[in-house]
Amino acid sequence: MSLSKNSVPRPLPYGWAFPLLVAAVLVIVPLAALGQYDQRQLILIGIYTLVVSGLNLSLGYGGELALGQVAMFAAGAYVTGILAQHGVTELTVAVLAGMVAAAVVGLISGAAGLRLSRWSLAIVSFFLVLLIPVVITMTEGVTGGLLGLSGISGPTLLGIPVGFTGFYVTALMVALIWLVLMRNLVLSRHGVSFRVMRESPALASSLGLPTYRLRMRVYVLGSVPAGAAGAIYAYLNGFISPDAFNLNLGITILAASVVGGSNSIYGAFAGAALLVLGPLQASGFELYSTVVYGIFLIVVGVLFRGGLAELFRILWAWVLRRLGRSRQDEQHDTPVAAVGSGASGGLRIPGQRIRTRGLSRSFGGIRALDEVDFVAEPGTITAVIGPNGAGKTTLLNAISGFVRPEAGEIEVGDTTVSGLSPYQVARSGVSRTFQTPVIPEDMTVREIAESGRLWVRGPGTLATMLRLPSAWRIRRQDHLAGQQALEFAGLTGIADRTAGKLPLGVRRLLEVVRAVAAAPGVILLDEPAAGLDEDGLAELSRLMLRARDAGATVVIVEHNVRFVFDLAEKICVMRLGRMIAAGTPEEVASDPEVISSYLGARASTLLERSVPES
Ligand SMILES: Nc1ncnc2c1ncn2[C@@H]1O[C@H](COP(=O)(O)OP(=O)(O)OP(=O)(O)O)[C@@H](O)[C@H]1O
Repeated sequence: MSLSKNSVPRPLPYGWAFPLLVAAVLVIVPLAALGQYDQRQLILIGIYTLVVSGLNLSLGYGGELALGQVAMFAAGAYVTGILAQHGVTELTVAVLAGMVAAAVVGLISGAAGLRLSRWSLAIVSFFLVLLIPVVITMTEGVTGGLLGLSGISGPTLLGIPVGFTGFYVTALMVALIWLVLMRNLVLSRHGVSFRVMRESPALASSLGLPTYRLRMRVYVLGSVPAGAAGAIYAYLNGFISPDAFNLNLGITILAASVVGGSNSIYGAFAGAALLVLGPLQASGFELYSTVVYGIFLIVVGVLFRGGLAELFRILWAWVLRRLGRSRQDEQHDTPVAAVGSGASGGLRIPGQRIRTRGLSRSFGGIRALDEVDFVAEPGTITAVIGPNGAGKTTLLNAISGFVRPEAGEIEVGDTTVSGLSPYQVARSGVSRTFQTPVIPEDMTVREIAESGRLWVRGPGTLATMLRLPSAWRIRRQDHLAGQQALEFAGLTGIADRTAGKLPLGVRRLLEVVRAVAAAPGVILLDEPAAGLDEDGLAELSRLMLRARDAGATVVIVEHNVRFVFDLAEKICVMRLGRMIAAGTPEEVASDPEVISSYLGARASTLLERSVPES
């Protein structure tokens, strides 16, 4: 199994140097070189960078179809306007109040939109934008209604009146500080959990993440910068009315996000710059904006899905390669056949016994589980086999909380987990893989290994954004655990490769590595051998034997009976939802019911073992 050479370039080596350079160029140089009109344009770019980056966070990183950024923007602007009307002109207060107002709008609309499918948030947030003029009209006494709110001027900063230059510096600093905070967030384990969630809510749950709370967090966080942007906008314009917060602006912001690169931090700036220097310049653009942006979205969607940020990354990687500085190149040629050479490195996994009693579950008229008793012990590999539709996957789903049994009990160690949701079961020490590997394509092998530890309680969002010591501590621990799991599997040589480009066999192994990194008591593997060639099977069995030797309780559902008989100490056979046999390979291979209903003539050949070295 060798790796192809067309791997995606490594992300930019984000460091402090890049944001600082941008800060210097954007804030200081224009002060000396540009007139007030151009500086005003730059403030507008800063404002829309905030709005678009919030959308990047929720849509690009979190996968939430949050179309209501304009409503959060309006909330920030109106709170600022109302405060100014009441004599509160302090900019810091306005920005903070704008952020809180946007977060409240996010919480309320999120509570309504995030309960159901992803589309329900899109619909709720879309209507949120349509509701803006309605709400403003209804609250005419405070908001000025359709005529708008004027006289928002003379802001102060820490009690001192700020002139245009002071306002310019403050506005751009707010945008830059937010970009740095957002960068800290998306590069942290929070960012990894958002991307895992975007890839698959089921995967997120299986890694111990509560999906509703996670979706709410990314959506509300994405709202917050739009509120700050609204506050700055209100002071820049001195006047706000519902006309400024219409659906066209919503579409324009969405297009700016996609064109800049939704899945990026600095792409928001590129998108915002295009928006301000292009469409918002032209009066009369409103009329055609939907058509123009529709075409834009199609072109970007077809030609370069990562937007301008992706183009920039490719260019940057090319420059680094020319300079001979790309580690990616070194990894191109690292064969994955190194898997077998990993050392268990003293990794210990405290296994837990898993036991089900009388587990039953029906789907319509089909009895998928019929009073199933099942036991798997620590430090052993237990296989579940049986014909298609026997109930094997349903058993794994029931143990891991994805399917609720109608009757029966499930114990992990001494804890009863029946009735718990998947993320709670994961937190009690059960890791699982899926029939089709679920590997977020844009994550590196290292990030995927580290994501196994997401169930471990980490620092809060604010501590992460501010990179407090607690965030560093957990980052180091995640890194060590990920590294150990990669060494365990012999995958350190490709640690910085992007997972999406890896062959199926390596992705399957990576799923097992992710499960191992979680150091769970129980590892459930759903058809891990499907589609693997001989080399892949050998690597997989070595990895499983190492996990077993490290102490884990390994349970495998598998159709490849040859593989199972070579590997497992205990084999359970299911048929039509019932457990028809359980015992050693020898016992199962000589069971008349198993032979007649499943194994047939091959039963006699299955006991000639060819177990690889662990
Ligand atoms: N969510 C569901 N809704 C309806 N029927 C289901 C559902 N999940 C499983 N079933 C049914 O339950 C039975 C057992 O399915 P299950 O996937 O557990 O079998 P399996 O032994 O894993 O089969 P395979 O080896 O083909 O994956 C099948 O008849 C299947 O169609």
